[in-house]
Amino acid sequence: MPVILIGFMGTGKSTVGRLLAESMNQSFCDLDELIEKEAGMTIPTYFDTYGEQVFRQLEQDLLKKAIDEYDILSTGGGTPTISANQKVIQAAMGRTIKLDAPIDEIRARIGDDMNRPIFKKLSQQAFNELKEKRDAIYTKFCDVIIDTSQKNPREIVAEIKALIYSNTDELNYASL
Ligand SMILES: Nc1ncnc2c1ncn2[C@@H]1O[C@H](COP(=O)(O)OP(=O)(O)O)[C@@H](O)[C@H]1O
Ligand SMILES: O=C(O)C1=C[C@@H](OP(=O)(O)O)[C@@H](O)[C@H](O)C1
Ligand SMILES: [Mg+2]
Repeated sequence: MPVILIGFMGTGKSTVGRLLAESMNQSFCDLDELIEKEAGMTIPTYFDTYGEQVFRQLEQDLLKKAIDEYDILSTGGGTPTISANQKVIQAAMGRTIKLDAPIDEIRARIGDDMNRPIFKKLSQQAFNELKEKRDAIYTKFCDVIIDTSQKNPREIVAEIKALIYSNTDELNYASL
């Protein structure tokens, strides 16, 4: 039963997923890293070379493989917005966890990191609107939301582990 981290850019999916896997001694995949490995280039270069549509196809192809193979998966911010990916995530019957943070905190985290082509190309307002639009999707497809604001990654990992081990109804499987 995989743990799948979803959420907007900069909410900490990659950082927290890796730490969570380490602390649980489980296998980990960062979908963006898998894409970069398969493509043989960085994500910004891939976007520049082939465009977003081709990136989304590769992302979709690798999502299924990653969900089947790994215990803990950090997705990209756009992954759950594609309907084919939503079906793959639902079919995995795992624990889908949305990480969230206020937009200002996200900006502070990723503000000088130009490795995110979507962030780079959007105006401030368009970026804010994208977060709002995508947040509704993440919320629909997750079992639980974790607010990462003002918490360090280790605290977030502890929170996720407490949820997993408590086997509580807070993980609302009915939404899957
Ligand atoms: N809880 C946190 N508090 C502060 N900074 C964080 C936190 N989680 C991640 N970061 C930092 O924010 C940036 C984006 O984190 P990352 O894990 O790449 O997010 P995502 O994969 O969701 O885009 C990185 O520089 C990371 O070190
Ligand atoms: O939001 C998006 O569409 C994207 C988010 C990125 O991942 P992170 O959410 O890990 O930054 C990466 O997949 C790509 O740049 C596209
Ligand atoms: Mg990431």
